[in-house]
Formats: sequence, C-alpha cells, structure tokens
Amino acid sequence: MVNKSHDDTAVMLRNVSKHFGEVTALNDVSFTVNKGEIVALLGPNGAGKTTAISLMLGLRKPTYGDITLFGEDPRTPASHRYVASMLQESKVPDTLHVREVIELFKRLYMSRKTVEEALKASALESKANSRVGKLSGGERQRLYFALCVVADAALLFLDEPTVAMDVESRRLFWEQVESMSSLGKTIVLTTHYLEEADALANRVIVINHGKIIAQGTPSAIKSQVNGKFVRFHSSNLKDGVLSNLVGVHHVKSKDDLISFRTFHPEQVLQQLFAWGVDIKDLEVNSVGLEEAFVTLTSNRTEES
Ligand SMILES: Nc1ncnc2c1ncn2[C@@H]1O[C@H](COP(=O)(O)OP(=O)(O)OP(=O)(O)O)[C@@H](O)[C@H]1O
Repeated sequence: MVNKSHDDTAVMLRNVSKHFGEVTALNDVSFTVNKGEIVALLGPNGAGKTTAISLMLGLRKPTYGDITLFGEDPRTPASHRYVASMLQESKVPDTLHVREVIELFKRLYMSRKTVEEALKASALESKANSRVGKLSGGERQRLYFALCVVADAALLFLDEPTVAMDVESRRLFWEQVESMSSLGKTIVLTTHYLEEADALANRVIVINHGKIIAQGTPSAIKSQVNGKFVRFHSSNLKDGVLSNLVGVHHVKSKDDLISFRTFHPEQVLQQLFAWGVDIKDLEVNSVGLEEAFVTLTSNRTEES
C-alpha cells in the first residue's frame, strides 16, 4: 500500500530489495530524494545502480519494499507524466531525423519546450536534419538528453548519461543539468565519472553489493577518508623508511618520485626533514572523491 505524500519528497524507497533468482541485486535499500535535488548513485559494476533506476521507473517490481514518485506508485500510469529518463539501453529508430524524434517526444509529453531549445541544450543544432542512424555514440547520447530536455518532466533519471561524450559535451551536459535543477527539476543519475558526481550532485549515495554503504554530500563522503596525498622528489630517501612510519599508507616510489597517503602530513614531513631527507617539488593534496569511493567500496580500514 502506497501512501500519497504532499511534502518535499520526489522519490522514496523504503526497505527495497530486488532478487533475480539467486542474485540479490538490491538488499534492503532505503533513501529519499527531495524535490530539486541532484542525487548521484555511485558504485562499481554490478552494485545495483541500474536495478535501482529500473525499479524507480516502474520498469521492474521490487521483491520487497515500497517505492513512490511524488507519492505515487511508479508502476501506475499516473506517475509517468512526471518522469523522463536516459537509460543505458535507450533506442530510437535509426531512420528518423533528429528533429522528428525530438518533435515526437514534445508531443508525447505535451510539453511547452521547443525543439530548438532541446537542440541547443544538447548542442545538436547542426545535426537537426541528420538521421539518427548516422549519429556518433556521443551524439546519440546527446539526442537522448535532448529528449529529456524537451519532455520538460519534473523528475529525470539519467543512467550513466555521459558515457561516450567528449569532454566539451560533458561540460555542456553538466551546465544543462545544473540549469534544470535551478528550475526545480529533480535529477537522479548514475555515473562512473566520480568527478561528475563531485561537480553535479548535492548528495551522493554509494552502493556496493546491493547495499548503501555511504551517503552524504560529496565533501562528507570525502571526509570519511579524509587523508592527504603527499608527493615529492627525493634523491636520498632510503627504501622502507616511509613504510615503517606510523600512519603512512600506500607508499609508492618510481625513480626519485615518492608518493603516499596519510592523515598527518605535517608530522610525517617534520620527521623526514629532521632525518635530513632531501625533499623537492612537494605537493600535499586532499583525497578526491574517486579515492574516497575506491576506499569505501573496497572495505579497507585504515587506522589514523
Ligand atoms: N535481469 C537480470 N537477471 C539476473 N541478474 C541481473 C539482472 N539484472 C541485473 N542483474 C544482476 O544484479 C546485480 C546488479 O546489477 P545492476 O545492473 O543493477 O548493477 P549496476 O550497478 O548498474 O552495474 P553497472 O555499473 O555495470 O551498470 C548484478 O549482479 C547483475 O548481474
């Protein structure tokens, strides 16, 4: 039984599990997405991200648990008018022209957005009269995004939306997603580009083996493993010196370039200086989201 909600919740999953025979793709997952939020689902291959999207879209039925979109069951036609999606297996007929497909979606969603606006948002103006079958992989992805733009739906599900896009297209896509969010659209995306989640998402939900293992703002996720990367050149650092220091991890050395991770860079460097280690071109950087993600999903624990 689904409860109607009239609050700020756009998406709600409560104790959702999905089994495919012996495989547990999602295991007791609960989260909400508020109206206007951009939430990124992150996780390694097979983590359960696409399964979560397909359940939220009502394409599959959860084995256990409840899901609502704006208080409605996603499998009821009523909820479909709010939603547009870019899925990994998206397809449109190759023989249609780009402009025709966008026009078709505009009519389907009875949207007031214009075809020109969608072409511009996806930088496809010059391809408007090309057949879909002639588009490159990246242009095809941009077409699927143009369909989301023209649909003008309140809620967007984007499953690995920037796969095959070049750097410039990806930047344009980020700008467009941000501007849609500023207009109050709610966006749920999956991505393997962790810098994308860092750049775009208000909140990141990290999934591994069908379970949520962390969630929060990108900086909160990073702070869960808030060590520093230290890198420098040295001509006289002896092998094994760093590995024997307490709180120094992942020591790597190649020729005279040394790198390691630590929660206490000041103390470690002070010690090295005191020992007369020659240190040049020193860099101390915060751990990026990518590193945080790898650490979280590989279940490594490190003492400080
Ligand atoms: N239709 C299906 N039948 C059987 N098993 C499935 C099915 N769909 C997904 N799975 C399994 O469920 C698990 C989660 O898959 P899912 O596609 O949701 O992962 P993902 O996080 O989206 O991965 P990727 O990043 O590779 O797209 C995997 O073990 C997958 O093999």
